[in-house]
Amino acid sequence: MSEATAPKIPVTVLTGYLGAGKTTLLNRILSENHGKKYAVIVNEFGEIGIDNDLIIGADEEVFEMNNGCICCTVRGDLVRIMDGLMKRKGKFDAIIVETTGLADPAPVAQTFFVDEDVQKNARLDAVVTVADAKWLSDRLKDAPEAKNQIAFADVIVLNKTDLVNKGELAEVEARIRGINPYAKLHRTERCSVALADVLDRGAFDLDRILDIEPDFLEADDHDHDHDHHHHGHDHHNHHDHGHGLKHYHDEDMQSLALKTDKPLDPNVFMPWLQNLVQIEGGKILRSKGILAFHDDDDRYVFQGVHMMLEGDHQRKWKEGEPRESRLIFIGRELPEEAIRKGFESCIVS
Ligand SMILES: Nc1nc2c(ncn2[C@@H]2O[C@H](COP(=O)(O)OP(=O)(O)OP(=O)(O)O)[C@@H](O)[C@H]2O)c(=O)[nH]1
Repeated sequence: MSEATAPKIPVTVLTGYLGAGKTTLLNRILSENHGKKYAVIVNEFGEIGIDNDLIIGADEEVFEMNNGCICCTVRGDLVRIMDGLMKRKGKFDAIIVETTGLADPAPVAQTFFVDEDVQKNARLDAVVTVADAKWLSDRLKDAPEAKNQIAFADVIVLNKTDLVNKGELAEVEARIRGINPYAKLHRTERCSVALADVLDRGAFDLDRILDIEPDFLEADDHDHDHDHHHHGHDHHNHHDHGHGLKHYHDEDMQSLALKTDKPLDPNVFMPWLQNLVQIEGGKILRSKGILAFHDDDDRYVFQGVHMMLEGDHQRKWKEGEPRESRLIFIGRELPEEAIRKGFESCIVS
């Protein structure tokens, strides 16, 4: 499925609930002395775009999508804008899509999985979510979009840390980890984060995912974090169902991590995974995994957004590297037992 063609333009999807600090982060990126040229696509909710006027920097070109709800129109709109941008390829080093605070990042991410023309020229680099340390906990209770944005994130910028005390910060961080234990998290004031921490992450890059994040899928480490470093935070509603399923009682978003050191049968695994995301894709927001197949010297890596999957053989397993298969699913009401049983049936006995 991989193509050896000209380098694709990296696309960063910037999300976060209303007022979290997306524009602040965008301005920071654009005004830093990076010597790069970014194209910015802004999605506006409603008729009049004002964000455009708030974005500084003369060198950048800003494209607005004004057609209302991103969930309904994003693919067509985004594809059209991307097509236009690609005709001027070479002019941009990277593209940043700033979504409205009310947007679900899934349709944006899916555009890069499904549209062939877009796929040819651009690659989804990472979903970066700005979270408001002061208000996120409240929004997680009443706004499904806020939760989706956290669940989807590869990088979380936990912003406005100046507005909360230490205990509150630990609490909101624990809630984030309850939804998404895998994203890289940075605590910031005014989104002050190094560019390298948000751009060119390769989070969706099948070839790079592990080289950048060697502890990708090591959910257990985060758990330790919670247990040992965040003294004083309230654990009463935190459940760890062992073996990687995590969620809060008042939150329906979960993540499930699976692991085995026994080889998988590709002829059983692939149809199982396809079938699983076909049937449960509405509930599964994100999936990714590194797989060790029976009789196969290459690592196989896959990425999924809802029911869309892409995967490829990546590189040879290294000498002495444990041939482990690791998968994660992030979503709502995950059928945990069925997934576990299905996964186990793919193991070569
Ligand atoms: N106290 C405090 N205020 C911040 C911080 N970061 C951003 N703000 C302020 O929060 C407000 C919202 O920031 P924006 O960057 O516009 O947020 P946004 O996510 O783009 O907002 P929408 O476009 O409405 O979704 C602005 O007034 C910022 O100046 C921070 O770390 N601390």
